[in-house]
Amino acid sequence: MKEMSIPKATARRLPLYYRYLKFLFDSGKQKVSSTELSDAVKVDSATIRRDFSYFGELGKRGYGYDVESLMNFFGKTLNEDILTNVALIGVGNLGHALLNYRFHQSDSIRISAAFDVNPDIVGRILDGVPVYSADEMVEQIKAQHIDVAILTVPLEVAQQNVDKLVEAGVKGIMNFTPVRINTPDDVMVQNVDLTNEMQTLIYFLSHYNDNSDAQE
Ligand SMILES: NC(=O)c1ccc[n+]([C@@H]2O[C@H](COP(=O)([O-])OP(=O)(O)OC[C@H]3O[C@@H](n4cnc5c(N)ncnc54)[C@H](O)[C@@H]3O)[C@@H](O)[C@H]2O)c1
Repeated sequence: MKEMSIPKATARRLPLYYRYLKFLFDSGKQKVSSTELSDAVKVDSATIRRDFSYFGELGKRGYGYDVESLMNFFGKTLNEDILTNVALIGVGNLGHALLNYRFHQSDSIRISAAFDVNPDIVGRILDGVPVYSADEMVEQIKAQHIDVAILTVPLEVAQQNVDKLVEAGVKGIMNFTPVRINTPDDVMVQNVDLTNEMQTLIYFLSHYNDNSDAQE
C-alpha cells in the first residue's frame, strides 16, 4: 500500500470532505467557502485550510473553493474512482451484518467474496456475495486480485487466517478480532474495536461538558 505524505489526521478527514463536496455537487452548488465547509463537517476552518494546504493551491482566499474540481481532486486522492473489491473472512454474526452493510457512503467499495468453514453457508450467495470455503481463500483472492480484507473470525483462528491473507497478497486488513495480529511491514492493519470506541465516548461524556472536544 502506498505511503501518503500527508498527516494521518488529515487523511482521516478526506472522506468527510469528499462526501460533503459530492453532496454539494449533486445539489448543483458550484462554490463553497471554508467557513461553510467547516459548519457542515464540524471541523474548524483553520484545520480545513491547513489540511487543504498539503495539496497545494486548491482555492483562492475570499473566493471560495470550486466544488467540482475539489470533489474530483479528493475523489482521485481517495481512489474513489476505482472500485475496491474486499474479501470478508468469517460470515458469522458480525460478518453477516457487514455483508448487509453496503458501505453506502462510498460507491467504490464492495465485498466481492466471503470465506467461511461453515458447510451451511459455504457455496451459497448471501446478499449478492458468494461464500467460498476457507480452503479456497488463497486461490480465490489471488484470482480476483483482492488486496483488502475484513477479518471477522473467532480469535483462535485469527492469525492463521491472516497468514493466508498475506500469502494471497492482501495489503490491508481491517481486523475486528480482539487479537493483535502479526503482519509483514508492507501490510497495513486497521484494528476496529467497538468496546474501545464506546469507552472513549463514555470517558468524554463524563469528563467534558462541552462534547465538541470528543469529535477531534
Ligand atoms: N471489534 C468489535 O467491536 C467486535 C464486535 C463483535 C465481535 N467481534 C469479534 O469478531 C469476531 C467474529 O464475531 P462474531 O460474533 O461474528 O462470531 P461468530 O462466531 O458469529 O462468527 C465467526 C464466523 O467465522 C467462521 N469461522 C470459524 N473458523 C473459521 C476459519 N478458520 N476460516 C474462516 N471462517 C471461520 C465461523 O464459521 C463463523 O461463521 C470475533 O473474533 C469477535 O471477538 C469484534
